[in-house]
Amino acid sequence: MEGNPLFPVFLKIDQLSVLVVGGGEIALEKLEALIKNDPKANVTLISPVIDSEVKEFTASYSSVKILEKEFDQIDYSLFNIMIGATGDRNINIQLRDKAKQYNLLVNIADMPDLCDFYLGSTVKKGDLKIGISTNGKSPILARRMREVLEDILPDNTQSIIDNLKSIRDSLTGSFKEKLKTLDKITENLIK
Ligand SMILES: C[C@@]1(CC(=O)O)c2cc3[nH]c(cc4nc(cc5[nH]c(cc(n2)[C@H]1CCC(=O)O)[C@@](C)(CC(=O)O)[C@@H]5CCC(=O)O)C(CC(=O)O)=C4CCC(=O)O)c(CCC(=O)O)c3CC(=O)O
Ligand SMILES: NC(=O)C1=CN([C@@H]2O[C@H](COP(=O)(O)OP(=O)(O)OC[C@H]3O[C@@H](n4cnc5c(N)ncnc54)[C@H](O)[C@@H]3O)[C@@H](O)[C@H]2O)C=CC1
Repeated sequence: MEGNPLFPVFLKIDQLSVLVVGGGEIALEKLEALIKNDPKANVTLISPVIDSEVKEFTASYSSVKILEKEFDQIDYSLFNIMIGATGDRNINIQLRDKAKQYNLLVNIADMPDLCDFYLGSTVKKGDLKIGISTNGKSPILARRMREVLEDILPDNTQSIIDNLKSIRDSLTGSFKEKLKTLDKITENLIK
């Protein structure tokens, strides 16, 4: 197949359990990405050494737990998703094996060959969220695309969504009839 075969989804990470392994700069970046999307993200971070920046950041989020332990001193059946950020290929391979053993989806920072999924760049304006992926080929392009989209999306995006939601809630009739009305209303919305 031509192009990017990755299947995009938007996860409810307050209802899922995410394990972050590692306590350095990259672990902090991944943690920030999770929390930026959902301050109630259900995250456990494990590492024998945890940077003070990580501790300070996590202190304000009650749904984030930190454990000063080795990666193998925890029950993996408690988690749905794992993000590895140890920087050690040997440990990362063991992490991937653990993830497979316990059926967790796994992302290992900067090691695409060990990942089940990649993190993307995300643009957020209120309830609108756009995920960007380059199929792992150029993260910097994903970042640049995010910057462009952040600039061009109108500031009133949320009020447009709110209006459309109240119209949607007020519609009656069949699925087809509702779709026809919404199609008509939004025909010239983005031009
Ligand atoms: C495969 C993937 C796996 C994953 O980590 O999930 C991956 C892998 C790697 N990234 C590397 C480097 C950089 N990554 C960034 C930035 C981001 N990287 C992200 C995702 C992904 N990175 C996944 C694919 C996403 C896709 O499909 O496009 C973003 C989108 C999301 C996020 O990380 O949260 C975030 C932008 C967020 C934003 O700002 O919007 C920058 C730029 C910067 O930091 O400003 C650089 C330096 C410039 C460059 O190299 O391009 C390296 C080489 C490391 C080395 O050389 O040591 C690898 C390893 C390799 O490619 O082999
Ligand atoms: N720092 C950066 O800006 C960038 C880093 N990278 C790569 O990302 C990886 C991670 O980078 P950093 O976070 O900066 O490294 P780091 O060395 O600060 O963090 C690694 C973390 O893994 C933890 N760790 C080690 N053994 C462990 C174990 N057995 N169980 C649990 N945790 C364990 C350590 O305690 C430490 O907190 C490295 O491969 C690095 O080359 C890639 C691009 C940029």
